[in-house]
Amino acid sequence: MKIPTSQGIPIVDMSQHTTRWQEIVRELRQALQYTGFVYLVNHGIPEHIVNCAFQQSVKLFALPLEDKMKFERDLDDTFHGYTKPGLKVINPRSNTCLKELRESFDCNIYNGSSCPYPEDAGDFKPAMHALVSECKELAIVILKMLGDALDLSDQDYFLRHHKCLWKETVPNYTSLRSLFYPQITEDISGAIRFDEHTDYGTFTLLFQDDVGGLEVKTQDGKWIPATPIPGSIVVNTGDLLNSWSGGLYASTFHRVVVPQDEYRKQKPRQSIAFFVKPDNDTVVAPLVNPEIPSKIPEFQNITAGEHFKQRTMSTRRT
Ligand SMILES: O=C(O)CCC(=O)C(=O)O
Ligand SMILES: [Fe+2]
Repeated sequence: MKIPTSQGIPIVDMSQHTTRWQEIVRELRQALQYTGFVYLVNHGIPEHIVNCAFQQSVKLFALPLEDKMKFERDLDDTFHGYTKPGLKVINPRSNTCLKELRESFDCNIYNGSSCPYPEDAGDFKPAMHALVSECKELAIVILKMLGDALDLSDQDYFLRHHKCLWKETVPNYTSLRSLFYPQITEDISGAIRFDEHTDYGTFTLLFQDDVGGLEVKTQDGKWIPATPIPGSIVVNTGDLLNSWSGGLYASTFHRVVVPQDEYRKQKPRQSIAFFVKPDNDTVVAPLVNPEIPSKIPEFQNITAGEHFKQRTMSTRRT
């Protein structure tokens, strides 16, 4: 089976997924196994809902810094809120520190409506929540497919550990993050838009604009561009799904670099990421290949909620 690719990253067509189920399951399995990244096209999320979330995000990030800082991300409890640009991040692998040229707003979806949003940002909150509803529906389909692809005897195993996707009151750190990368106007040595990392959870749905800069590390250590494909969603598997699948699904390093050419340096970049995470009380243990050691042994036998907290704090910005 030959799947079309864009510079090595597979493209999977989700149209008529109920009738083409097995074909798509096979393609997703192959794609996530080798690259850990895949573009989904014809995924069913209406374009106007995605565009609206992008447009309302522009309004939010245009607010004065002091207004946004009133909604600074709560790193003790909800992990909801605003992160200012220019903070330093610690790369736990290399123990190096880089300045990240991005700002972001994380929307907690657990009892989501109760978390605070800036009133002056117009319709940012309803626009993000409309996208959350769409992402939840797509995530349910993908979780079923990933379970099928692993041939699990309990086909709903993954679904049962992501109840937050249909029940808002189940404690879970699944979130929708809007990212804004300002235009580059000064010397940026020692800085990057988003330093290399893997995502922590089950998988991520990523919407990006047409500026580009997202890069993915291949198994042989090369960085390849995840060039924007209009209307597509980039899906990548996270560390917990890597463990759950006994290492089958790759959890791939990715980063966002500053574009080389002046024209694109002058443009801000936007993206929106829906991070699907298991319900907080889930203990993730390999379902297949239990003999293969987990890539993240230090987080074995702890719950998904604790895993997320520890990972977020270990890269805490200074
Ligand atoms: O902005 C992007 O394209 C990537 C964002 C990302 O990797 C993340 O938020 O984890
Ligand atoms: Fe990421």
